[in-house]
Amino acid sequence: MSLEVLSKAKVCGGWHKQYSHSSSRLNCDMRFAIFLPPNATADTPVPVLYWLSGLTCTDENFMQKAGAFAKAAELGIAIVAPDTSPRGDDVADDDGYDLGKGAGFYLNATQAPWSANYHMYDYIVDELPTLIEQHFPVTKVKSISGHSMGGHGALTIGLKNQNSYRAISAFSPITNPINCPWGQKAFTHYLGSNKELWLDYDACELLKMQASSLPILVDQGDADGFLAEQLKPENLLDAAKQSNTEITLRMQPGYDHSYYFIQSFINEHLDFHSTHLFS
Ligand SMILES: N[C@@H](CCC(=O)N[C@@H](CSC=O)C(=O)NCC(=O)O)C(=O)O
Repeated sequence: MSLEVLSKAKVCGGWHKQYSHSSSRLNCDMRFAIFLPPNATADTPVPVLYWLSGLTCTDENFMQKAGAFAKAAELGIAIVAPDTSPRGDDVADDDGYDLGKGAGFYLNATQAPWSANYHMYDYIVDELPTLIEQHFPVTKVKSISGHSMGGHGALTIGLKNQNSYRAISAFSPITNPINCPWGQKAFTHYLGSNKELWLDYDACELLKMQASSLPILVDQGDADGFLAEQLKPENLLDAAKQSNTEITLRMQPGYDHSYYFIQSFINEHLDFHSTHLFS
């Protein structure tokens, strides 16, 4: 599979690059960004942290706003930030910011018109890592993190693929999409009205059914305007108890839902991932 380089810039001794490629799973051209730390060479490949962004984001929000490069360079970790949905003129969309482009919810849609392109689950789990491992000096060792809708993606993809990742972390994740307006709207459109089929993409339901062998770190701001209606971290803790899974949930006083919050704690998440990526 070929890649087209869209931009490159040296940063913190490493490189930030953006690429486009044709995605067979999403049936469209896709963009992603990668940060390669200074020590990443063919002789010394490095592990990868996959970062999943939230509603309305592209590959750029995390890379431009999170302030992650200095720490990732120091630790020797590559970071890959995919887009949040399929893109292009032929891809179905909606007027709302919480459905369609920019709102792929990291699942495989089964309902028309979404099912033609919206297979972000398969893209993140299989297609993108295969591409990254073919083209860049990285190992197969990886972990996963994300924000809000991307926190939901990191939790559900990590929990469903525990042999593929070393650790999961999330900022302000949608923990229980089947019980919040964002998730209910998206799942109705993408998966249909049979709510049994929604359970497979809900972190709380997954945790009730199976314990996590992966360490999980969650940070949540207590001044986040989406906290009570959309995010519900207490539901994640209740579900984790049912399978005896330990989750570190840190309620951070005064922080909102923005990238200022992510920037404030990203170094601690990178240290957490480093511990498990290099163990
Ligand atoms: N436009 C919406 C909210 C959009 C928003 O807050 N998006 C967040 C993710 S929310 C959950 O997935 C985000 O990361 N935005 C991009 C950024 O760079 O901040 C509204 O107005 O309510």
